[in-house]
Amino acid sequence: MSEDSLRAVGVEKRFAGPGGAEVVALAGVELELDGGRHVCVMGPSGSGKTTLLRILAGLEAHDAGQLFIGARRIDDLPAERRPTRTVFQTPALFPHLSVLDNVTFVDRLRSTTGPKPGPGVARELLAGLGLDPASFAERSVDALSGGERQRVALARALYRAPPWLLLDEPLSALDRSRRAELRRALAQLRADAGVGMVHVTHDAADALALADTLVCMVGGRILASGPPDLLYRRPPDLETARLLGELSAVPDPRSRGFLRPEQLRIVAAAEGRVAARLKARVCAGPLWEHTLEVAGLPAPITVARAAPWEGPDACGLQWDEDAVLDIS
Ligand SMILES: Nc1ncnc2c1ncn2[C@@H]1O[C@H](COP(=O)(O)OP(=O)(O)OP(=O)(O)O)[C@@H](O)[C@H]1O
Repeated sequence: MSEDSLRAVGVEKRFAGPGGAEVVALAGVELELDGGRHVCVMGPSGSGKTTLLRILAGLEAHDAGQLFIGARRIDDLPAERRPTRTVFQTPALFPHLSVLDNVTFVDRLRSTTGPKPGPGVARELLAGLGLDPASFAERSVDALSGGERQRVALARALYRAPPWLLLDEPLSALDRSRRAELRRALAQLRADAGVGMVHVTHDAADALALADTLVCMVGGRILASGPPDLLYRRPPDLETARLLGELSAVPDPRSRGFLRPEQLRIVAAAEGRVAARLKARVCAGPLWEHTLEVAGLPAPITVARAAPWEGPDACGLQWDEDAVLDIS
């Protein structure tokens, strides 16, 4: 473990729920993350992602457990003294200051020591996040769109970045193309700055594109963690597999296991391992989703391919045996 590693040991959190019932938001969370990593935390709604982030940030008290960065215990430090900085879904900027003054705000704090990187670095960060400093630096943040405000908040977090940034759905308010653009910028800036990020997201595409470590949470627990492509291709269980993408049962009543929709191939009827019938197809962004029926199977099968199937509706399905996920 590096000196900036982030560790959570047995972290628990309960809230008072409706009617006096107790809600277990975190049930013994154990985490060990190397410094400088982009860690995406995914999970269904209510699985405890935001609670975990708020506890790491010091914005919420935990009921039990310990938090460390390197060898240093941080859970007894107030939020402003933790080596973390948080970016929320809706950025909180200083309303009457310019973009540049927001980014460099930390330099104004008396408690901040050490060299000041200065406006040049702030301008580079803005440029890296797609905000041309020539037209944005002196603007008031009140005159920015939601997406632009979010970029300013990210630039501010990256300016004099502490060892860990805590990001709560920072891309969720952006439209699709801005999101993809900001995803790339964030990946580049993180690589340049070497700062660690714990990034809560609902979006499997964000998580698979950005994370070098993916943490899957369910019911206040860590269900699985590891490299995202490995968790996607070889998930340890069905819950993790479903969290990261769609699954089809192997379309053969005599077999068991699951396949990702893009691992199934629609072929001519004579070439299929099983016969199938095309029922519908829709364009779902970069891939076309096809719905097929297979005799003897209770549910339709989904197949994703780059181009729509133009052959006859009566067709066949093929797949490679080593792509089958044997999980339950
Ligand atoms: N302040 C609170 N008071 C009572 N219950 C809370 C409070 N904050 C969170 N909870 C409950 O704790 C559980 C975990 O909530 P949390 O917001 O951490 O989940 P999440 O995974 O971030 O969800 P989402 O993806 O919907 O934001 C939920 O059952 C939630 O209702």
